[in-house]
Amino acid sequence: MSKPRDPVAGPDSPEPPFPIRLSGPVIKGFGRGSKDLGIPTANIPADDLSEKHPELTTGVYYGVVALDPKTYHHETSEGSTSTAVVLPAVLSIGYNPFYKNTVRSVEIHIMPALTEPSPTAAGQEGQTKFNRLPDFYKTQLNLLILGYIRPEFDYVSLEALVEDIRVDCEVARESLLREDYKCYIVDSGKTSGQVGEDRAWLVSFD
Ligand SMILES: Cc1cc2nc3c(=O)[nH]c(=O)nc-3n(C[C@H](O)[C@H](O)[C@H](O)COP(=O)(O)O)c2cc1C
Ligand SMILES: Nc1ncnc2c1ncn2[C@@H]1O[C@H](COP(=O)(O)OP(=O)(O)O)[C@@H](O)[C@H]1O
Ligand SMILES: [Mg+2]
Repeated sequence: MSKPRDPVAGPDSPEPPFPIRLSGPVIKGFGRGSKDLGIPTANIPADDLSEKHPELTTGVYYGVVALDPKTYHHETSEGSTSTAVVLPAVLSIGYNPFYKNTVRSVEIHIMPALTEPSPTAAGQEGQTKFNRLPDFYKTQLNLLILGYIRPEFDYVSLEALVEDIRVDCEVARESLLREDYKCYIVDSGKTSGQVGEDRAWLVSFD
């Protein structure tokens, strides 16, 4: 048996190089996320990553995302909103060793709001149902990467890969629930300071 994983990853406040800003239009991937794994991942171009963020090693990270409200209308209990909603996310940057990709990809799985129950919590009956939104291909996506979770691995089976990604979702959620991370998701109305600046960038679209 492999040993249980830590419930949180990284320090109690983001430390350099985080937060890292990435953005791009949502593009087509290999079509495996939903079909093979039942885990949709929004892929964005990885082209300028090595130039802009050479320090960013391949691996699994957590962060926060916003989608351009001009093309993506997020449904909330109050109806559709015209300002971007900030949501927690877990992402992989790399070559997906399980699939032996030859090009690096950036793939983001968007999770439900932290105020909602987690679909990936341990001990749920049956197969894990990962979060699914209506498709938003071509929509501009802004991402703030806030912390590192683990390296990418190869796996003996698809089930083992899915189970590790389920745990990644829980680790990301617990990590983001800490005060100095939650402030990127929950709008405190604060506009000054670095957090305010990063948050303002996150929800701004041309
Ligand atoms: C949080 C997270 C962790 C992942 N970890 C790994 C990993 O360790 N090894 C791997 O081969 N792929 C990993 N993946 C990538 C999946 O294999 C990938 O999402 C899948 O191939 C879908 O690709 P597609 O978007 O091109 O369809 C991870 C994906 C996510 C969202
Ligand atoms: N929770 C979610 N996180 C990320 N993408 C999602 C989510 N729910 C739906 N999607 C949609 O699913 C697409 C990704 O599905 P996936 O099977 O990984 O296809 P692809 O291989 O084209 O990336 C995203 O581009 C997006 O439009
Ligand atoms: Mg994908």
